Amino acid sequence: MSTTEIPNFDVLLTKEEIDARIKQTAETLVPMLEGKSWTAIVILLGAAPFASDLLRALADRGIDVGFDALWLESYRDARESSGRVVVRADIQRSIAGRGALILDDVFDSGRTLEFARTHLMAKGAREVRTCVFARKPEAAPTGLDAWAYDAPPRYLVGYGMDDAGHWRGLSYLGAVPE
Ligand SMILES: O=P(O)(O)OC[C@H]1O[C@H](OP(=O)(O)OP(=O)(O)O)[C@H](O)[C@@H]1O
Ligand SMILES: Nc1nc2[nH]cnc2c(=O)[nH]1
Repeated sequence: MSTTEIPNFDVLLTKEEIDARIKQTAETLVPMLEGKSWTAIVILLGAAPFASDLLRALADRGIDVGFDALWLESYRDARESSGRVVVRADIQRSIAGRGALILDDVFDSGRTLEFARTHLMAKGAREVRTCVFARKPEAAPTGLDAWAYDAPPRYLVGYGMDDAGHWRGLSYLGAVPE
C-alpha cells in the first residue's frame, strides 16, 4: 500500500455541496433532454466522476441516455493548455442521428469542448449540447448549455481533476494554494 500526504488545498466545494449542485444541474437538463435520443459523451479522463454522478441523477429523474467516452488531452501534466487538443481514444458507438451531450469536468479556455463539438458533429450527431461541472471565469460564456459551478480563476483539483496526475480521487473540489 502506498500513501501520500494530501497538500493543503483550499476547499471550494464539499462533497455535500457537489452532490446538491449535481442534482440542480440534472434538473436543468431534464427539459432539454426529454423526448429525444441522446448519448452522454464523457471527456476523459477528468470528467469520469462528474459523468457518473450526473447520469445517476438523470436516471433518478426518468432520463435514460446512452453513454460513450472521448479521450481528449491538451494539458497532460501541465497547468497551462498546450494549445493543441489530441484524441487519445475515440467514441466506440455511432453518434449519427443522435444528440450528443458532452460532459466535461472543467471549462477553461473552451478549446477542449469546441474540439469535441466539431468532432461529434463531423461524425453525424443530430445536435450537440454541453455541460460541465466547473466553469472558469476566463471562459467565453457562449457555447455552454449547463454548468454546476462558477469557479474562481484558480487551478482546480479533486472530483476528477488532477495536478500532474494526482488528486483526481478527492471527494471535494479544491484549489491549489496561490
Ligand atoms: O477548456 P480547456 O482550456 O480546453 O480545458 C479543459 C480541459 O482540461 C482538462 O483536460 P486535460 O487535457 O488536462 O486532460 P484530463 O481530463 O485527462 O485531465 C479538463 O479535463 C478539460 O477537458
Ligand atoms: N485539473 C485541472 N485541469 C484543468 N484544465 C483546465 N483548467 C483546469 C483546472 O483548473 N484544473
